[in-house]
Amino acid sequence: MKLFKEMESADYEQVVVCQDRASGLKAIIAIHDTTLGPALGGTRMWTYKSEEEAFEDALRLARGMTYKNAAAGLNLGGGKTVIMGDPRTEKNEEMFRAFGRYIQGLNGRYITAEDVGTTVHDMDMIRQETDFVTGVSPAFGSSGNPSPVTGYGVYVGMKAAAKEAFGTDDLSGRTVAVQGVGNVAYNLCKHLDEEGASLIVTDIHKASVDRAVQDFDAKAVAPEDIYDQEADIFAPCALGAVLNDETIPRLKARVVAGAANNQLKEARHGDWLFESGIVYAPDYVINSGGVINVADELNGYNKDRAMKKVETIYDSIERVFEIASRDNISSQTAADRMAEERIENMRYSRKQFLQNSHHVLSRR
Ligand SMILES: NC(=O)C1=CN([C@@H]2O[C@H](COP(=O)(O)OP(=O)(O)OC[C@H]3O[C@@H](n4cnc5c(N)ncnc54)[C@H](O)[C@@H]3O)[C@@H](O)[C@H]2O)C=CC1
Ligand SMILES: CC(C)CC(=O)C(=O)O
Repeated sequence: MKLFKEMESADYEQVVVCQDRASGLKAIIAIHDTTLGPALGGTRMWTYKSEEEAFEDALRLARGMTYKNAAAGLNLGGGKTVIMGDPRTEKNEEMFRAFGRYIQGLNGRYITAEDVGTTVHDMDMIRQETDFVTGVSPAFGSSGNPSPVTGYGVYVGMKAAAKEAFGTDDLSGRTVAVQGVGNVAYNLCKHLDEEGASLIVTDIHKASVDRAVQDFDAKAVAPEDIYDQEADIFAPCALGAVLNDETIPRLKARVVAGAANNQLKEARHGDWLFESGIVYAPDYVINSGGVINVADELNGYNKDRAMKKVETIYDSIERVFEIASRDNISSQTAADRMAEERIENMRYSRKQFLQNSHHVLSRR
Protein backbone atom coordinates (compact mmCIF):
# COMPACT_ATOMS: atom_id res chain seq x y z
CA MET A 1 0.00 0.00 0.00
CA LYS A 2 1.22 3.52 -0.83
CA LEU A 3 0.27 5.18 2.46
CA PHE A 4 0.55 8.85 1.46
CA LYS A 5 -1.36 8.22 -1.74
CA GLU A 6 -4.10 6.48 0.26
CA MET A 7 -4.15 9.31 2.81
CA GLU A 8 -4.36 11.94 0.08
CA SER A 9 -7.23 10.16 -1.65
CA ALA A 10 -9.69 10.92 1.18
CA ASP A 11 -7.62 13.70 2.78
CA TYR A 12 -6.66 11.89 6.00
CA GLU A 13 -4.94 14.11 8.58
CA GLN A 14 -2.72 11.67 10.46
CA VAL A 15 -1.79 8.04 10.93
CA VAL A 16 0.10 6.99 14.06
CA VAL A 17 1.84 3.62 14.13
CA CYS A 18 2.44 2.32 17.67
CA GLN A 19 4.78 -0.57 18.52
CA ASP A 20 5.70 -1.94 21.93
CA ARG A 21 7.81 -5.12 21.80
CA ALA A 22 7.44 -6.05 25.46
CA SER A 23 3.63 -6.23 25.37
CA GLY A 24 3.29 -7.18 21.70
CA LEU A 25 1.33 -4.02 20.89
CA LYS A 26 1.01 -3.28 17.19
CA ALA A 27 -1.57 -0.52 16.72
CA ILE A 28 -2.54 1.91 13.99
CA ILE A 29 -4.40 5.06 15.00
CA ALA A 30 -5.98 6.74 11.97
CA ILE A 31 -7.32 10.28 12.30
CA HIS A 32 -9.38 11.26 9.30
CA ASP A 33 -10.81 14.72 9.92
CA THR A 34 -11.03 16.97 12.99
CA THR A 35 -12.96 19.91 11.52
CA LEU A 36 -15.86 19.34 13.92
CA GLY A 37 -13.75 18.49 16.98
CA PRO A 38 -11.43 15.80 18.35
CA ALA A 39 -11.58 12.47 16.55
CA LEU A 40 -13.69 9.92 18.47
CA GLY A 41 -13.80 6.30 17.37
CA GLY A 42 -13.33 2.86 18.85
CA THR A 43 -10.42 0.43 18.97
CA ARG A 44 -10.77 -2.80 17.02
CA MET A 45 -8.60 -5.82 17.83
CA TRP A 46 -8.53 -8.36 15.04
CA THR A 47 -6.35 -11.04 13.46
CA TYR A 48 -5.47 -9.23 10.24
CA LYS A 49 -3.89 -11.32 7.52
CA SER A 50 -1.37 -8.60 6.70
CA GLU A 51 -0.22 -5.13 7.74
CA GLU A 52 -1.76 -3.79 4.57
CA GLU A 53 -5.18 -5.17 5.51
CA ALA A 54 -4.86 -3.56 8.96
CA PHE A 55 -3.95 -0.14 7.50
CA GLU A 56 -6.84 -0.34 5.04
CA ASP A 57 -9.29 -1.20 7.82
CA ALA A 58 -8.04 1.60 10.08
CA LEU A 59 -8.33 4.17 7.30
CA ARG A 60 -11.78 3.09 6.13
CA LEU A 61 -13.15 2.90 9.66
CA ALA A 62 -11.72 6.32 10.59
CA ARG A 63 -13.35 7.98 7.59
CA GLY A 64 -16.62 6.29 8.51
CA MET A 65 -16.39 7.87 11.97
CA THR A 66 -16.03 11.36 10.46
CA TYR A 67 -19.31 10.83 8.59
CA LYS A 68 -20.99 9.09 11.53
CA ASN A 69 -20.16 11.82 14.02
CA ALA A 70 -21.12 14.58 11.58
CA ALA A 71 -24.44 12.95 10.63
CA ALA A 72 -25.26 12.39 14.32
CA GLY A 73 -24.82 16.11 14.99
CA LEU A 74 -21.84 15.57 17.31
CA ASN A 75 -19.05 18.12 17.61
CA LEU A 76 -16.49 15.42 16.96
CA GLY A 77 -14.23 14.38 14.13
CA GLY A 78 -13.45 10.87 12.93
CA GLY A 79 -10.74 8.44 13.93
CA LYS A 80 -10.29 4.77 14.70
CA THR A 81 -7.63 2.38 15.96
CA VAL A 82 -6.88 -1.16 14.93
CA ILE A 83 -4.72 -3.43 17.08
CA MET A 84 -3.25 -6.40 15.25
CA GLY A 85 -3.73 -9.59 17.27
CA ASP A 86 -6.16 -12.22 18.44
CA PRO A 87 -8.51 -10.67 21.01
CA ARG A 88 -9.19 -14.10 22.51
CA THR A 89 -5.57 -15.00 23.25
CA GLU A 90 -3.19 -12.07 22.79
CA LYS A 91 -4.41 -9.38 25.19
CA ASN A 92 -2.54 -8.27 28.28
CA GLU A 93 -2.61 -5.32 30.65
CA GLU A 94 0.74 -3.93 29.45
CA MET A 95 -0.53 -3.81 25.86
CA PHE A 96 -3.52 -1.62 26.67
CA ARG A 97 -1.50 0.57 29.02
CA ALA A 98 1.19 1.10 26.38
CA PHE A 99 -1.57 1.96 23.92
CA GLY A 100 -3.09 4.39 26.45
CA ARG A 101 0.22 6.23 26.64
CA TYR A 102 0.29 6.64 22.87
CA ILE A 103 -3.25 8.09 23.00
CA GLN A 104 -2.23 10.49 25.79
CA GLY A 105 0.65 11.63 23.59
CA LEU A 106 -1.91 12.85 21.04
CA ASN A 107 -3.13 15.27 23.69
CA GLY A 108 -6.85 15.01 22.90
CA ARG A 109 -6.74 14.86 19.11
CA TYR A 110 -8.07 11.29 19.39
CA ILE A 111 -10.48 9.76 21.94
CA THR A 112 -11.07 6.02 21.99
CA ALA A 113 -13.83 3.54 22.97
CA GLU A 114 -14.76 -0.11 22.31
CA ASP A 115 -15.17 -1.79 18.95
CA VAL A 116 -15.00 -5.40 17.77
CA GLY A 117 -12.57 -7.35 19.96
CA THR A 118 -12.28 -4.83 22.82
CA THR A 119 -14.21 -4.57 26.08
CA VAL A 120 -14.96 -2.24 28.99
CA HIS A 121 -12.15 -3.98 30.90
CA ASP A 122 -9.68 -3.06 28.12
CA MET A 123 -10.88 0.56 28.28
CA ASP A 124 -10.29 0.52 32.05
CA MET A 125 -6.66 -0.47 31.37
CA ILE A 126 -6.27 2.32 28.83
CA ARG A 127 -7.80 4.78 31.32
CA GLN A 128 -4.90 4.21 33.70
CA GLU A 129 -2.68 6.05 31.22
CA THR A 130 -4.92 8.59 29.48
CA ASP A 131 -7.91 10.91 29.94
CA PHE A 132 -8.95 10.38 26.34
CA VAL A 133 -10.97 7.18 26.62
CA THR A 134 -14.73 6.62 26.93
CA GLY A 135 -16.85 3.52 27.54
CA VAL A 136 -14.95 2.67 30.73
CA SER A 137 -16.66 1.12 33.79
CA PRO A 138 -19.75 2.97 35.07
CA ALA A 139 -18.00 3.13 38.49
CA PHE A 140 -15.85 5.90 36.97
CA GLY A 141 -18.97 7.90 36.02
CA SER A 142 -18.81 6.54 32.49
CA SER A 143 -21.50 5.04 30.26
CA GLY A 144 -19.94 1.55 30.21
CA ASN A 145 -20.34 -0.84 27.29
CA PRO A 146 -21.78 1.01 24.24
CA SER A 147 -23.10 -2.15 22.51
CA PRO A 148 -26.58 -2.29 24.12
CA VAL A 149 -27.16 1.33 23.13
CA THR A 150 -25.88 0.71 19.61
CA GLY A 151 -28.27 -2.26 19.42
CA TYR A 152 -31.18 -0.09 20.55
CA GLY A 153 -30.27 2.59 17.98
CA VAL A 154 -30.20 -0.01 15.20
CA TYR A 155 -33.64 -1.21 16.31
CA VAL A 156 -35.00 2.37 16.21
CA GLY A 157 -33.42 2.99 12.77
CA MET A 158 -34.70 -0.36 11.47
CA LYS A 159 -38.23 0.74 12.32
CA ALA A 160 -37.77 3.92 10.27
CA ALA A 161 -36.45 1.84 7.35
CA ALA A 162 -39.39 -0.56 7.66
CA LYS A 163 -41.77 2.40 7.49
CA GLU A 164 -40.13 3.52 4.25
CA ALA A 165 -40.44 0.04 2.71
CA PHE A 166 -43.71 -1.28 4.11
CA GLY A 167 -45.60 1.88 5.11
CA THR A 168 -45.57 0.89 8.79
CA ASP A 169 -42.81 0.70 11.37
CA ASP A 170 -44.49 -2.17 13.21
CA LEU A 171 -42.00 -5.06 13.23
CA SER A 172 -44.29 -7.66 14.78
CA GLY A 173 -44.67 -10.58 12.39
CA ARG A 174 -41.66 -9.46 10.30
CA THR A 175 -38.75 -11.84 9.72
CA VAL A 176 -35.27 -10.45 10.29
CA ALA A 177 -32.12 -12.31 9.14
CA VAL A 178 -29.22 -11.32 11.40
CA GLN A 179 -25.59 -11.85 10.33
CA GLY A 180 -23.34 -12.06 13.42
CA VAL A 181 -25.00 -12.24 16.84
CA GLY A 182 -22.28 -10.59 18.91
CA ASN A 183 -22.59 -7.78 21.44
CA VAL A 184 -24.64 -5.35 19.38
CA ALA A 185 -26.81 -7.86 17.53
CA TYR A 186 -27.74 -9.78 20.69
CA ASN A 187 -29.24 -6.56 22.05
CA LEU A 188 -30.92 -5.79 18.73
CA CYS A 189 -32.46 -9.29 18.73
CA LYS A 190 -33.80 -8.71 22.24
CA HIS A 191 -35.79 -5.65 21.08
CA LEU A 192 -36.98 -7.42 17.93
CA ASP A 193 -38.07 -10.47 19.90
CA GLU A 194 -39.95 -8.28 22.37
CA GLU A 195 -41.83 -6.66 19.49
CA GLY A 196 -42.80 -10.05 18.04
CA ALA A 197 -40.43 -10.33 15.06
CA SER A 198 -39.13 -13.76 13.96
CA LEU A 199 -35.37 -14.14 13.84
CA ILE A 200 -33.00 -16.07 11.58
CA VAL A 201 -29.42 -15.89 12.88
CA THR A 202 -25.91 -16.91 11.96
CA ASP A 203 -22.43 -16.53 13.42
CA ILE A 204 -19.02 -18.11 13.01
CA HIS A 205 -19.05 -18.84 16.77
CA LYS A 206 -21.46 -21.61 17.69
CA ALA A 207 -21.94 -20.37 21.27
CA SER A 208 -23.31 -17.04 20.00
CA VAL A 209 -25.78 -18.80 17.71
CA ASP A 210 -26.87 -21.19 20.47
CA ARG A 211 -27.56 -18.28 22.82
CA ALA A 212 -29.82 -16.55 20.26
CA VAL A 213 -31.64 -19.81 19.49
CA GLN A 214 -32.24 -20.44 23.16
CA ASP A 215 -33.15 -16.88 24.21
CA PHE A 216 -35.21 -15.79 21.17
CA ASP A 217 -36.32 -19.04 19.58
CA ALA A 218 -34.29 -17.95 16.52
CA LYS A 219 -33.73 -20.24 13.54
CA ALA A 220 -30.00 -20.90 12.96
CA VAL A 221 -28.44 -21.08 9.50
CA ALA A 222 -24.87 -21.52 8.24
CA PRO A 223 -22.89 -18.27 7.70
CA GLU A 224 -22.79 -18.65 3.91
CA ASP A 225 -26.59 -19.16 3.73
CA ILE A 226 -27.70 -15.97 5.47
CA TYR A 227 -28.03 -13.95 2.23
CA ASP A 228 -30.53 -16.42 0.71
CA GLN A 229 -33.08 -16.37 3.50
CA GLU A 230 -36.76 -15.52 2.93
CA ALA A 231 -36.74 -12.51 5.25
CA ASP A 232 -38.29 -9.04 5.24
CA ILE A 233 -35.13 -7.44 6.64
CA PHE A 234 -31.46 -8.33 6.38
CA ALA A 235 -29.38 -7.04 9.31
CA PRO A 236 -25.59 -7.23 8.74
CA CYS A 237 -24.08 -7.07 12.22
CA ALA A 238 -20.65 -8.70 11.75
CA LEU A 239 -17.88 -7.16 9.64
CA GLY A 240 -17.72 -4.90 6.56
CA ALA A 241 -17.97 -5.26 2.75
CA VAL A 242 -20.80 -7.80 2.93
CA LEU A 243 -22.94 -5.94 0.38
CA ASN A 244 -21.12 -6.72 -2.84
CA ASP A 245 -21.38 -8.16 -6.37
CA GLU A 246 -21.80 -11.68 -5.07
CA THR A 247 -24.32 -11.07 -2.25
CA ILE A 248 -26.70 -8.35 -3.51
CA PRO A 249 -28.30 -10.54 -6.21
CA ARG A 250 -29.03 -13.18 -3.56
CA LEU A 251 -30.94 -10.90 -1.17
CA LYS A 252 -34.68 -11.49 -0.87
CA ALA A 253 -35.20 -8.87 1.84
CA ARG A 254 -36.81 -5.50 1.01
CA VAL A 255 -34.79 -3.76 3.73
CA VAL A 256 -31.11 -3.83 4.73
CA ALA A 257 -30.58 -2.35 8.20
CA GLY A 258 -27.81 -3.50 10.51
CA ALA A 259 -24.98 -2.53 12.83
CA ALA A 260 -21.83 -3.40 10.90
CA ASN A 261 -19.50 -0.61 9.81
CA ASN A 262 -18.65 -0.21 6.10
CA GLN A 263 -21.30 -2.63 4.84
CA LEU A 264 -20.98 -1.56 1.19
CA LYS A 265 -17.90 -3.02 -0.46
CA GLU A 266 -17.79 -0.05 -2.85
CA ALA A 267 -19.95 3.07 -3.22
CA ARG A 268 -21.53 1.65 -6.39
CA HIS A 269 -23.12 -1.12 -4.31
CA GLY A 270 -25.27 1.55 -2.61
CA ASP A 271 -26.50 2.62 -6.05
CA TRP A 272 -27.22 -0.98 -6.92
CA LEU A 273 -29.40 -1.45 -3.82
CA PHE A 274 -31.26 1.77 -4.67
CA GLU A 275 -31.85 0.69 -8.29
CA SER A 276 -33.07 -2.72 -7.07
CA GLY A 277 -35.68 -1.06 -4.83
CA ILE A 278 -34.03 -2.32 -1.64
CA VAL A 279 -34.36 0.16 1.22
CA TYR A 280 -30.88 0.55 2.71
CA ALA A 281 -30.36 2.30 6.06
CA PRO A 282 -26.84 3.76 5.74
CA ASP A 283 -24.59 2.00 8.23
CA TYR A 284 -23.01 4.99 9.90
CA VAL A 285 -26.40 6.63 10.52
CA ILE A 286 -28.19 3.58 11.93
CA ASN A 287 -25.26 2.39 14.09
CA SER A 288 -24.48 5.75 15.70
CA GLY A 289 -26.16 4.94 19.04
CA GLY A 290 -22.92 3.77 20.65
CA VAL A 291 -20.92 6.82 19.74
CA ILE A 292 -23.78 9.14 20.71
CA ASN A 293 -23.81 7.41 24.11
CA VAL A 294 -20.06 7.57 24.77
CA ALA A 295 -19.83 11.14 23.42
CA ASP A 296 -22.27 12.20 26.13
CA GLU A 297 -19.54 11.40 28.66
CA LEU A 298 -17.64 14.44 27.44
CA ASN A 299 -20.40 16.57 29.04
CA GLY A 300 -20.61 14.46 32.23
CA TYR A 301 -22.69 11.38 31.40
CA ASN A 302 -26.47 11.66 31.63
CA LYS A 303 -28.28 8.52 30.48
CA ASP A 304 -31.66 10.16 29.80
CA ARG A 305 -30.06 12.86 27.68
CA ALA A 306 -28.01 10.28 25.76
CA MET A 307 -31.00 7.99 25.10
CA LYS A 308 -33.14 10.92 23.91
CA LYS A 309 -30.46 11.67 21.36
CA VAL A 310 -30.24 8.01 20.34
CA GLU A 311 -34.01 8.11 19.60
CA THR A 312 -33.30 10.77 16.95
CA ILE A 313 -31.72 8.05 14.77
CA TYR A 314 -35.30 7.39 13.60
CA ASP A 315 -35.57 11.00 12.32
CA SER A 316 -32.09 10.93 10.77
CA ILE A 317 -32.93 7.77 8.80
CA GLU A 318 -36.22 9.35 7.66
CA ARG A 319 -34.31 12.50 6.62
CA VAL A 320 -31.85 10.43 4.58
CA PHE A 321 -34.72 8.77 2.70
CA GLU A 322 -36.34 12.17 2.09
CA ILE A 323 -33.13 13.54 0.53
CA ALA A 324 -32.68 10.35 -1.50
CA SER A 325 -36.15 10.49 -2.99
CA ARG A 326 -36.03 14.27 -3.53
CA ASP A 327 -32.72 14.08 -5.41
CA ASN A 328 -33.23 10.59 -6.89
CA ILE A 329 -29.99 9.30 -5.34
CA SER A 330 -29.11 6.33 -3.18
CA SER A 331 -29.58 6.56 0.58
CA GLN A 332 -25.80 6.22 1.04
CA THR A 333 -25.14 9.22 -1.22
CA ALA A 334 -27.88 11.15 0.59
CA ALA A 335 -26.29 10.40 3.98
CA ASP A 336 -22.86 11.42 2.67
CA ARG A 337 -24.29 14.73 1.46
CA MET A 338 -25.94 15.35 4.83
CA ALA A 339 -22.67 14.72 6.70
CA GLU A 340 -20.45 16.64 4.24
CA GLU A 341 -22.78 19.63 4.30
CA ARG A 342 -22.52 19.87 8.08
CA ILE A 343 -18.72 19.62 8.02
CA GLU A 344 -18.43 22.30 5.34
CA ASN A 345 -20.88 24.65 7.11
CA MET A 346 -18.96 24.29 10.37
CA ARG A 347 -15.60 24.74 8.68
CA TYR A 348 -16.90 28.08 7.49
CA SER A 349 -18.54 29.21 10.74
CA ARG A 350 -15.44 28.31 12.81
CA LYS A 351 -12.92 30.12 10.66
CA GLN A 352 -12.47 33.13 12.97
CA PHE A 353 -9.65 32.83 15.51
CA LEU A 354 -10.82 32.84 19.13
CA GLN A 355 -8.33 32.89 22.02
CA ASN A 356 -10.26 30.53 24.29
CA SER A 357 -12.22 28.57 21.78
CA HIS A 358 -15.12 26.60 23.34
CA HIS A 359 -13.89 23.07 22.99
CA VAL A 360 -15.64 19.85 23.90
CA LEU A 361 -12.61 18.68 25.90
CA SER A 362 -12.43 21.86 27.97
CA ARG A 363 -15.65 20.70 29.68
CA ARG A 364 -14.18 17.43 30.95
N1 LIG B 1 -20.06 -2.24 19.62
C1 LIG B 1 -20.60 -1.09 19.22
O1 LIG B 1 -21.13 -0.32 20.02
C2 LIG B 1 -20.58 -0.75 17.77
C3 LIG B 1 -20.30 -1.70 16.81
N2 LIG B 1 -20.39 -1.37 15.48
C4 LIG B 1 -20.13 -2.36 14.46
O2 LIG B 1 -21.08 -3.42 14.58
C5 LIG B 1 -20.49 -4.67 14.23
C6 LIG B 1 -20.63 -5.65 15.38
O3 LIG B 1 -19.98 -5.13 16.53
P1 LIG B 1 -19.99 -5.89 17.93
O4 LIG B 1 -21.30 -6.53 18.14
O5 LIG B 1 -19.46 -4.95 18.93
O6 LIG B 1 -18.87 -6.98 17.66
P2 LIG B 1 -18.81 -8.50 18.16
O7 LIG B 1 -17.43 -8.96 17.88
O8 LIG B 1 -19.35 -8.64 19.53
O9 LIG B 1 -19.85 -9.21 17.16
C7 LIG B 1 -19.57 -9.52 15.85
C8 LIG B 1 -20.04 -10.95 15.63
O10 LIG B 1 -19.93 -11.26 14.24
C9 LIG B 1 -19.46 -12.59 14.13
N3 LIG B 1 -18.89 -12.78 12.80
C10 LIG B 1 -17.69 -12.36 12.31
N4 LIG B 1 -17.57 -12.72 11.02
C11 LIG B 1 -18.73 -13.35 10.68
C12 LIG B 1 -19.22 -13.94 9.49
N5 LIG B 1 -18.49 -13.97 8.36
N6 LIG B 1 -20.46 -14.50 9.49
C13 LIG B 1 -21.20 -14.50 10.63
N7 LIG B 1 -20.79 -13.95 11.78
C14 LIG B 1 -19.57 -13.40 11.81
C15 LIG B 1 -18.48 -12.75 15.27
O11 LIG B 1 -18.27 -14.09 15.60
C16 LIG B 1 -19.19 -11.98 16.38
O12 LIG B 1 -20.05 -12.80 17.15
C17 LIG B 1 -19.03 -4.34 13.85
O13 LIG B 1 -18.94 -4.12 12.47
C18 LIG B 1 -18.77 -3.03 14.59
O14 LIG B 1 -17.75 -2.27 14.02
C19 LIG B 1 -20.75 -0.12 15.07
C20 LIG B 1 -21.05 0.84 15.98
C21 LIG B 1 -20.91 0.63 17.40
C1 LIG C 1 -18.10 1.76 19.41
C2 LIG C 1 -18.40 3.22 19.39
C3 LIG C 1 -18.42 3.73 20.76
C4 LIG C 1 -17.55 4.03 18.50
C5 LIG C 1 -17.19 3.43 17.19
O1 LIG C 1 -16.06 3.13 16.97
C6 LIG C 1 -18.22 3.16 16.20
O2 LIG C 1 -19.34 3.68 16.27
O3 LIG C 1 -17.93 2.40 15.25
